[in-house]
Amino acid sequence: MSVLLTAAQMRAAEHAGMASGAVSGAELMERAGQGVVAALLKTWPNSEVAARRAIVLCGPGNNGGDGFVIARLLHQRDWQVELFLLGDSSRLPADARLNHDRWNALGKVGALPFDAPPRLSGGEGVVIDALFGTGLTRGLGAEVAPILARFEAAGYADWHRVAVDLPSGLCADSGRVLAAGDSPAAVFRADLTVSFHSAKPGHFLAQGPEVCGALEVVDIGLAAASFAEAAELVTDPGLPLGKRGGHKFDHGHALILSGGFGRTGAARLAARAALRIGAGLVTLAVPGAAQMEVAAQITALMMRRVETAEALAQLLEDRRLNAVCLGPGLGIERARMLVPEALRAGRATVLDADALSAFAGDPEALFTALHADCVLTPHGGEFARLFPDLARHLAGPLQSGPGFSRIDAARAAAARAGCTVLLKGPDTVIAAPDGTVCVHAAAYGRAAPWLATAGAGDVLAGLICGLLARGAGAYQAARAAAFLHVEAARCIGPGLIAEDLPEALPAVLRGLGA
Ligand SMILES: NC(=O)C1=CN([C@@H]2O[C@H](COP(=O)(O)OP(=O)(O)OC[C@H]3O[C@@H](n4cnc5c(N)ncnc54)[C@H](OP(=O)(O)O)[C@@H]3O)[C@@H](O)[C@H]2O)[C@@H](O)CC1
Ligand SMILES: Nc1ncnc2c1ncn2[C@@H]1O[C@H](COP(=O)(O)OP(=O)(O)O)[C@@H](O)[C@H]1O
Ligand SMILES: [K+]
Repeated sequence: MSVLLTAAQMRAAEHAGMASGAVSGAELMERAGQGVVAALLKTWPNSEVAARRAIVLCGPGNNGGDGFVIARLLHQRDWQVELFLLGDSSRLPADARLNHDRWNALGKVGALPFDAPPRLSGGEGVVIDALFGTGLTRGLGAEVAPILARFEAAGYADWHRVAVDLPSGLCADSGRVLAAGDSPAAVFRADLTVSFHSAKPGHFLAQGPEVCGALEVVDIGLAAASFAEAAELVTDPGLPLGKRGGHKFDHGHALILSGGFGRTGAARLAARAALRIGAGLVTLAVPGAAQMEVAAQITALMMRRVETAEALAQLLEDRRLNAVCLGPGLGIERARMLVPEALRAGRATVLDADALSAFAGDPEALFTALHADCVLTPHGGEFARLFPDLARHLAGPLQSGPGFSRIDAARAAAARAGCTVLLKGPDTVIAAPDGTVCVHAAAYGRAAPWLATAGAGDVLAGLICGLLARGAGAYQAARAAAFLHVEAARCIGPGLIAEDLPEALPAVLRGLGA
């Protein structure tokens, strides 16, 4: 299992490693520098031959210390290296100071900020950002921001840009770029970020993927420390998805509530996803006026007429209907009428879209009715309607680090709601009320920008409902669905529309050996 370590957790892992006597700070720094150089040469094998020139920007802490190691290792490979330090070398922490002195025996230490940008003779090269890493506590101010701006300018277009641990300016915990007063938030925009031991939440959340470029995590010989509160990075479905025989009723019966005439598409998408992910049976509950519309467009799906809360209660007397989904295309009025009844029935329940927005004025009424087998699947707007204080905390400029993150927001929301919350986005976060949390990022090698298309969220709600019907727990169903949703999108690629997602599931499941 991959975990994402916050700045504080990373410091604790480092201290534990050093306190055990297994490794010293200087050894960790040496391995960090070696890791960056190895990743750089792996990414741009030609640069070793063709360019062999680097500008290294070092900061006042241990991130700067890594920079001194990198400068020395590149120099030993006959690279032309220019190094610049922000701050006073006499105030560097011990390991960084040691590596400063080792570098100083080989080359010069220029001062930052510099008056004119350095110009190593001709052509392209590599800029190494070793200004700030996990110790960044505030936005890059007037002293530092212009240094980064120099390398955005013409003349460096052909240069490769490598960030050590994190691009300077990016908050390790939240993936947000820190602001300094009223100045525009400044950040180093990397082509490659090389981090150590474990990825940080900031590499995957918010602006992280956009400013990190590619991400490499290198081993620096720290033992795997276990932090109960650390977020998991989702890289697999986490559930057995195959069917091992049995009758269709052994695989559950999902009930998807549909909206009225002309608004049934969203529920049909969700229903088809629930069926494709393996629910034994799936029924659409439809108001009378929409019956003809739905009947004309379904085959394996079933349909029942549900006009009122009483009709829903009556239908749910059939205990075989073991998972319910409300929200996609449901309509606010119909949601207000049906959600309380569905929750009273106590089935595993997914609430999405209108089923969430219906409670915008009174989220407490929803929280009181929810139970532990529920999953809420808000996008950012729906999240703000139910949890306005948490959404406000996430929005707006971040003035000091470590910053409030989508992990913090989803975790607080799940505790308040008393059920699983899946906060949607390219950086989807899933949290359970006990604080268990995971991040499913459609980023780097798993980017799926084609998912930003109408109806994609309806399919996700249907996937979760189908997995609930099959007997998965709320958190596990949400986690697996987020993974499968992106796998399906990646299977189709550009041109994807929401209808394609359920149809891609057989290939995805086959690929997973289900
Ligand atoms: N953990 C590990 O296992 C390993 C860690 N390693 C490396 O150490 C890095 C962490 O080092 P770190 O803790 O010294 O913090 P770092 O990021 O260098 O910055 C702190 C300095 O910056 C300053 N400062 C902050 N914000 C500022 C601003 N906006 N503008 C100006 N100044 C600002 C801050 O000043 P202060 O806030 O105290 O005033 C302080 O002086 C980590 O990212 C990794 O690269 C590796 O060597 C291998 C093993
Ligand atoms: N750029 C993106 N990369 C990856 N996934 C995305 C992206 N944009 C949206 N998604 C995903 O697509 C789905 C969109 O859901 P939602 O916002 O409810 O849209 P709709 O209501 O149209 O279905 C969510 O699961 C979200 O995580
Ligand atoms: K950095």
